[in-house]
Amino acid sequence: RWVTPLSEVPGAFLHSITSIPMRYHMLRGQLPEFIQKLHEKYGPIVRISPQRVSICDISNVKQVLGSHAFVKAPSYDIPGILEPNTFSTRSPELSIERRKQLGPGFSHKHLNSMERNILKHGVVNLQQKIDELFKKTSHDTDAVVVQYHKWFSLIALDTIGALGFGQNFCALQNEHHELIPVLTRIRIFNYITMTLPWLKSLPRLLGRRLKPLAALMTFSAAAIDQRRKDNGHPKADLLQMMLDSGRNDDHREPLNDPQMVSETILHLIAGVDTTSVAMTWTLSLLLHNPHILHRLTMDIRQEFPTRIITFEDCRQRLPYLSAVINESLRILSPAPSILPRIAPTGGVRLGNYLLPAGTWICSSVHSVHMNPAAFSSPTTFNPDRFMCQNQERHNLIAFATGVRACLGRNLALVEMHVVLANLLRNYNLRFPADQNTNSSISSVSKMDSSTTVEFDDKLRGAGMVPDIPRRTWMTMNPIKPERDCLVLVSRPE
Ligand code: HEM
Repeated sequence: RWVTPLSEVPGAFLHSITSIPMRYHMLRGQLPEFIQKLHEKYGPIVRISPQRVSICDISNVKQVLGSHAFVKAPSYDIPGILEPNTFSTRSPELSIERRKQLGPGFSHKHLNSMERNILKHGVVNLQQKIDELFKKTSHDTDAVVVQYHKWFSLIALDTIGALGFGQNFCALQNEHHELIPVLTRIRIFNYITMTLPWLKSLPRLLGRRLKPLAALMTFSAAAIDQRRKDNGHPKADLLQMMLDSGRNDDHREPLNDPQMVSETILHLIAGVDTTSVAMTWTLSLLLHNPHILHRLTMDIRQEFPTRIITFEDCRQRLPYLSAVINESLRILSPAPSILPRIAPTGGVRLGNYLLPAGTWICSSVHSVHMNPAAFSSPTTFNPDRFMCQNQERHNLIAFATGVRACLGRNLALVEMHVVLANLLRNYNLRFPADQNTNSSISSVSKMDSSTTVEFDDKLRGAGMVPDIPRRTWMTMNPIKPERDCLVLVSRPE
């Protein structure tokens, strides 16, 4: 408590002698909120456990995340049955190599060739599904209620199924897929053992953790084998890109089978939950702020009255959609992680404090986004902040930043843009009349967004964040989506 240079860092006495409060809040799924309260009380650098500090000053965060000198913390280690992958590796050399091998697959150029698949699963199939529901309803009700959190998860799974495994998972069509419970179990076990690492030494628990992972490995190995057999018909997807890596380029090593298995599993774990929950929060924010939903819907319908909207369309002609998505990623970040990195040999000076070698330096995504020095009026949902060329847009770290920033960022953004643009263009969306949300919805929120309404000028541009109960276990999910994530879908007149 007293002899380490860390004793200079502000924070509660209790947190300097034990990590129990931090782990308790991690298990409750409230770590980002817990850390944010500490930053509000103690400032931009705060001690959160004997070994850990959290930072929320954007220049400090960019310094730490910007270089391989600060390696990932041991909490990223994955079970030995799986090869280290792009996300889990703590080795700078392996990270650089893997990003060279896989990075081109996530480039805009490669994503263009994969967009047909994204449009099929996120737009065409969704439209078919909603139209099927319309057919089943009686004629006097021209609207259907959809649990959008579930549907977005199914769409994200189908998309990764197509791009990462070359398969049609039909998850949206069947409203289920065998991988869903497997992925949930892996996510929860990973999170629990990350929070309480000593549990890893309990053989029974380890066995239960490894079983779903082993199932996923078999599934993934089978997909790779199948693609080799289909070799005559190479496809433009992530799986093919992995199989081709290093074939024609002397600067890149080819990936072996265990490495490919680990990377495909990573695509599922890193790509499904994050993207789907990002779409969930964006739609929740829109439904709770009908003046913003109205402005965005009108914008989309005026620009694209008929044909399917592609990502290039969005990039060129729908800047407000991008602003809404960015603001949603800021205010309700899907992965509000703490991105722990280790202070290098010799330590590092951040602000007024010298952090000795070995200190866990955590960059809190949520606290950076709530820092008034990085974003003005940070608790207000205000997409307009991303409509102008100011510094704020460079402070968004929902996909992290620096040398280990999210590799799938472009894919996630393409998916979010095309799904939301086409959904809002094709349908009117609003709260179901009888929805029993626990949120503080004002009468304004319940207005029908499909009609032209004169909005209070004070409300124009800015809005509020729905008070939907949520929990962060790796990703931030609504606790009761069956109650809080319902939308009434109808066809425009
Ligand atoms: C809205 C969706 C997404 C969000 C908010 C998100 C967020 C993040 C964040 C915050 C990190 C840094 C984590 C850390 O250092 O602890 C990360 C890393 C990563 N993400 Fe994403 N992600 C998203 C979608 C995806 C998708 C679709 C994929 C791939 C299919 C993906 C693949 C990765 C990989 C491979 C890394 C590790 C990069 C490295 O360490 O070099 N992500 N993501």
